[in-house]
Amino acid sequence: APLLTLVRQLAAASSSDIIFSFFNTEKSNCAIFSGQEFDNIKAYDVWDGTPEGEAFSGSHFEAMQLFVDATPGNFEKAMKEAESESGLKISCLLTDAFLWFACDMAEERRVPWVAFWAASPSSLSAHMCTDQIWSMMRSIGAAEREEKTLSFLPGMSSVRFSDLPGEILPENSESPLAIMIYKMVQKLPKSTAVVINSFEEIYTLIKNDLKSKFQNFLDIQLSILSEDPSIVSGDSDQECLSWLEKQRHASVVYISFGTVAEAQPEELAALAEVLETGEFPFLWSMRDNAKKLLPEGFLNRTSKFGMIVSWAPQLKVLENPSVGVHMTHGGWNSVLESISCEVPMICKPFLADQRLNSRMVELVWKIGVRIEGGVITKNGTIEALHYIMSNETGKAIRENLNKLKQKAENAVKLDGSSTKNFKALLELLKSSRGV
Ligand SMILES: O=c1ccn([C@@H]2O[C@H](COP(=O)(O)OP(=O)(O)O[C@H]3O[C@H](CO)[C@@H](O)[C@H](O)[C@H]3O)[C@@H](O)[C@H]2O)c(=O)[nH]1
Repeated sequence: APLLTLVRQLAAASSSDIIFSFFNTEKSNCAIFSGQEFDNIKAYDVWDGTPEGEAFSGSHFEAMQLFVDATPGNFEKAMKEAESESGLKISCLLTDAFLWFACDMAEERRVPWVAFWAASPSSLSAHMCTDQIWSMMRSIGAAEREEKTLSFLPGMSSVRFSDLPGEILPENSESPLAIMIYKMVQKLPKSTAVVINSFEEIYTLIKNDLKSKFQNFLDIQLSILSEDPSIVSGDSDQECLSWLEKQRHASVVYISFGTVAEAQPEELAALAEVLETGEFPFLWSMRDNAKKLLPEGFLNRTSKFGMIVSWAPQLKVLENPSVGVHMTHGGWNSVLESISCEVPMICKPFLADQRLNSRMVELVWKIGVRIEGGVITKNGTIEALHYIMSNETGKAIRENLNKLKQKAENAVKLDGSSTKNFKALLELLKSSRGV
């Protein structure tokens, strides 16, 4: 979805100069386009690798392996289809950075490769230092990993080995995702540009390090750029926004663990108990299949002060003044959205960049807390809620959020860093036509 947001911005800014062909699996195209059509953007489905005509019932990771096995042939096929339909040659590849093979495709076609990294800058920085991290790890014992910091990486002095994305750890190096990321790390320095969804002013040291590693490194702040009235789509969205309107200022706990992570049943039960016994007003975005894990009768007993939805219009929710805290998995988009709406975070990280992001939220930007021990317990949740809701600590967090939000807003002003980077990317795309 963030890649489509970027493409929509580029398509709007380049009027009809450039045609964008968007290659993605059918399922994902259906979800992110949701029936909408955008000028100059045409979606093409690529095969997701699952056996044709059979319903796939495997895990997320099995699906990923099938997809990886189908690349790059599935993309090549769809790209040829787009070329023959339009009668034009593809002049630039703008891809998710994970698709490392785009580097070879771009070389073959003699066109630029622009790689888009959708997760946090700190995670990209850590991945780029995988070899260095491995050699450091060999020199320390497993027990030391828990506490030892990554002080040898620029801007990461408060981050610990135990905060690293699982895919960087040597014991996971054979997983499909880890292999894909390691190949990406080797190819990215060859890309014409790396684009990241962020704003430079949030992480000077890490940014300087990343700039030194790539030919061009462009931060483009998408969350703010993507403000879009159509973001509230259906009646259920409207219902939860109307419910928020009736709540007291900064009283509601908004809970969402993003689109991938799943909390353990005992964690859900602990969180539910805290909300119920403390009568905290809450809006909880929870997949339908997780509802059965809630304590019996919870929905009825809490219906006077809480609401559960299977999908929330998150940006609109966070913008509502009644939301006082965002309990999040620390996915990068959620962190950026919380900053742009100035909502303090309680982070419960699960996977990928989430532990790193939670650490940055708590110790570097000081705009929230990471739940004690990284696991939802009754006491840990109560402590975190009181910390955020308390006048003194809550006020300091809100002030820090306000300063970061100003920086984010400045970045997208006419002369802001994000706007300049966006224009540079547009120029790159325009100049590559006919290559
Ligand atoms: O009810 C919901 C739940 C989520 N969202 C939106 O979904 C997105 C979620 O994105 P993110 O916070 O980044 O979480 P994930 O979807 O879980 O993101 C995956 O991808 C991110 C990079 O794009 C990584 O940072 C995460 O670790 C990884 O889990 C955000 O824009 C939310 O606003 C909603 O609109 N409504």
